[in-house]
Amino acid sequence: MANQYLGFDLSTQQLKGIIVESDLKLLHEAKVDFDADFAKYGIEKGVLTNPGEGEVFAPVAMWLEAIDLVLHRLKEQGADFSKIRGISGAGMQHGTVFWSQDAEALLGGLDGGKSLLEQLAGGAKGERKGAFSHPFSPNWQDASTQKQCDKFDVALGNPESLAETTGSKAHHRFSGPQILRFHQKYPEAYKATSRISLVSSFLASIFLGKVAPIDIGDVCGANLWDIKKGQWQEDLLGLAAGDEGVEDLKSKLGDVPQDGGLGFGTISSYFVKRYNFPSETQIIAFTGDNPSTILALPLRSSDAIVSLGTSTTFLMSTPQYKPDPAYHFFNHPTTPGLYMFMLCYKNGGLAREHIRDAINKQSSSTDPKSWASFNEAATTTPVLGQADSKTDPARLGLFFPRPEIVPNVKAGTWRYLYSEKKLTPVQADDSKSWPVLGDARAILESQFLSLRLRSQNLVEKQGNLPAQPRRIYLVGGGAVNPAIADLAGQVLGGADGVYKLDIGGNACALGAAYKAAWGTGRRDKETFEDFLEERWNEEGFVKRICDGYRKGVWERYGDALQGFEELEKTVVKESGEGTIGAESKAGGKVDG
Ligand SMILES: Nc1ncnc2c1ncn2[C@@H]1O[C@H](COP(=O)(O)OP(=O)(O)O)[C@@H](O)[C@H]1O
Ligand SMILES: O=C(CO)[C@@H](O)[C@H](O)COP(=O)(O)O
Repeated sequence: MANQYLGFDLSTQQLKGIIVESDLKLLHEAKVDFDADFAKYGIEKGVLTNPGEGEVFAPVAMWLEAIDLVLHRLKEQGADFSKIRGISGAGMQHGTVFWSQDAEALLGGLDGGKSLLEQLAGGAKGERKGAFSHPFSPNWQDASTQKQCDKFDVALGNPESLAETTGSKAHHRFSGPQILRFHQKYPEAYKATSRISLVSSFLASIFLGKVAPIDIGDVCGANLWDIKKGQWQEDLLGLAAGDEGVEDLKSKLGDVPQDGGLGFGTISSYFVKRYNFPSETQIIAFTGDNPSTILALPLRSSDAIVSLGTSTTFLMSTPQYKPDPAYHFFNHPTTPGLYMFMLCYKNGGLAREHIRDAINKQSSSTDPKSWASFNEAATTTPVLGQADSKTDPARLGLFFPRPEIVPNVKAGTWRYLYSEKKLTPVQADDSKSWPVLGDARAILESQFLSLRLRSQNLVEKQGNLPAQPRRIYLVGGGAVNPAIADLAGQVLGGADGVYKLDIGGNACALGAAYKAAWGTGRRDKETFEDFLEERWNEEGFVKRICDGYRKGVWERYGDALQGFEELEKTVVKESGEGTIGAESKAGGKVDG
């Protein structure tokens, strides 16, 4: 009987589960879509918001329901859980889950005849004890922690030293500033918290039947972990812990094992009874969604992944540790000595949808969610919106329907004409200088120029071609869109082309399933890279979608980078405080 492995991805809008065989071929996949399946929680795009305070959060009870539902859906598709040998998973990064004093007892005593929701969520009126000291998990889109970030940024001297130590300067969504705010806003709930999990270790805990350790890759998204020393940074813990003390917070967070392939133990009897998993199924460390995504592909030097989900993230695996306040470094989720380089934008998929919807409205498209008009506009508009590159100004824009991380500005839309090194703003109603259709290409150019600007020092020369990515791999919901792929290649290059995964499934959940297979079955000292290489089937697993580097076009985007950088500086300056790539109290001039 062939062994099978299960991987999960608990992301902003969905919970996905997939099963692979030992040869890593995909067997089954199922998903729960939070908005479609759980409208009763009042969520939109997977989250609840409190705009007055910049809060974005998700109900933990909804995730409990989603776990039972996704397993049910996998079973409906014919999945046979009795073949599963190992489980791992990924959670959207930075979110925290606060466990109550009863959590361990409730997790350890689950009855396979009842749902997770019934047994762990607690009664709405407190009539039943629950496993959580707070019903919500702050989401990565949260922007409520500027005051706390200001404290973190100076805790080790300045943002540069915080980035040097923890891999990132302070960010609104990072767990350290979030824990500090939680502590200040809900002191009683903080006291009543026995353990704090990240979204990834929360999901692992459910499957393990006890609170699981935080993962060595995902822990770097907290501004609390000293990457070089491989331990909690006590000054930062002290800041987040306040008068409750460092030791108390340390015990809430728990120890972090250095081995990303570690088996935490066998599966909770709940899943054995309810779903027929073998009782010896191993639970392998769950990591963040981005660290998990880089495990879905055998990345080589200068390869880049662009993840087009709710967020846009740009990921590379590198032996170089070159932290800077403008971006993030994390421990690699499986391999000591390697790091994950990351850029993360809040305005990814939803910002593109915004423009798609405006274009569809104007063209009275029959299907308001169709990408056809957006794609046509993006691919028929000339490079940088210049019909004649010698006489026409370049059209450069920033499109942020939500407050952005890179650069740190409040929500807004900015459109500028750029010529002879000068930027001239375009008014919102000036459709002559900037037609609505021009936004389709402009948003894609803008998103990819931002990635190119910040990653140019990490890529190497490719043969006779200038320094650029070797391959661009597109993953996430937007990866199916050919116009987005085309623009990614035009702006970013990619000597070997633009690729996407061709095995169905979702890269992040696949990475988790691969990690489950490696962690469960690895031979002595077998690295994840060797394990993947041995099973990798280039023809069967990835597909080349289009050219990357195009001579002449790539160079024109290179020339536009200076204008794009100026545009960002102008917007950040207009918006108040803050530096490029950093958090600020900025208030943006909203043109659109
Ligand atoms: N054909 C398409 N073209 C462009 N974007 C798409 C397409 N299909 C889905 N998407 C985008 O994918 C996003 C969801 O991606 P996904 O990776 O599943 O999200 P997450 O993991 O963040 O929940 C949606 O916000 C949507 O904008
Ligand atoms: O905050 C980050 C990374 O720092 C985000 O990438 C989240 O991890 C959520 O990702 P998606 O839901 O878009 O997959």
